Amino acid sequence: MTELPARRLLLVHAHPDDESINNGATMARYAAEGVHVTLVTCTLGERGEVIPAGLRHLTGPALGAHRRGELAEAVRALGVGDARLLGGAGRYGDSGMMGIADNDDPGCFWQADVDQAAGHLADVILDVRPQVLVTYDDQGGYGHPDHIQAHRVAMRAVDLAAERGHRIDKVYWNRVPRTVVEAAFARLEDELPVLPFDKSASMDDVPGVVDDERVTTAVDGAAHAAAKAAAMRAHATQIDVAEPYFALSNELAQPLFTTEYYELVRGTAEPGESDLFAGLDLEGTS
Ligand SMILES: CC(=O)N[C@H]1[C@@H](O[C@@H]2[C@H](O)[C@H](O)[C@@H](O)[C@H](O)[C@H]2O)O[C@H](CO)[C@@H](O)[C@@H]1O
Ligand SMILES: [Zn+2]
Repeated sequence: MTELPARRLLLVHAHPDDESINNGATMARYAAEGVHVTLVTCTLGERGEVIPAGLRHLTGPALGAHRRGELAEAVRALGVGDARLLGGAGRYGDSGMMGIADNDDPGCFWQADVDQAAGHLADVILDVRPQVLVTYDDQGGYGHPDHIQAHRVAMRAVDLAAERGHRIDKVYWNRVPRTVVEAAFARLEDELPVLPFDKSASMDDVPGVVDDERVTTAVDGAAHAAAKAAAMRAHATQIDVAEPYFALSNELAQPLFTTEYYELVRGTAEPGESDLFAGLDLEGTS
């Protein structure tokens, strides 16, 4: 069995593209520092919209296969070598946006048995033995069923893994401080006339916005801005990038953050920490 690096980070995401949007700079930074970064993606995003006209023929399984390729290109851009699909490729289907009939598809992630799905994730946790896990808050950041389910499965898997012999030291949820979003949208409004986007999103479109005091950790990934942008561009069916902004298929411009923010929800945060591994005794961890 190959010896894993001392620091090991696990990120749990719903669709191909979420990892780059939420944590691209963090993943690139830690990968560059020699941290073992493991990404688990829960669905292939086969119910997503497609931006480029030349790719709009891709739907269902064909879109899922294409987005799997986009994901592979994105994690290469981030320098991440361990990217896995929860339960294996295609095990859990994309559930579609909240409230549509697709949510009732028995094969979609929203209909999954949480304990069973968490069992698959706990297998990964026991394999990699991460000290840190990152996922969404209980609203999935913005209320998408697959994001909410990814949160539920991740938090359940933390407990299952502890029962099976590996306790994760720190669990974080993706966050953005309210004052940071307000300032970023003020700049965006000023710059919109010269951007390749007609309209800006609203703050409500940004996942995980909370009052500043709930944010425990700010990871400065400015040195990895290019890697994050390249990873987001790799998801060409889902994202248009015009740094320091991007838009999803709704064509609404929003800020592309290179400092990425987190709220520690399990474990102990160092005051004003800027490192997800802050405060951990990593000597001899395995
Ligand atoms: C970022 C993210 O989670 N994207 C999801 C989301 O995609 C959105 C959806 O298609 C919506 O209808 C569009 O207006 C919006 O622009 C898209 O980002 O939901 C998809 C379907 O579940 C999912 O495949 C995609 O990854
Ligand atoms: Zn998503």
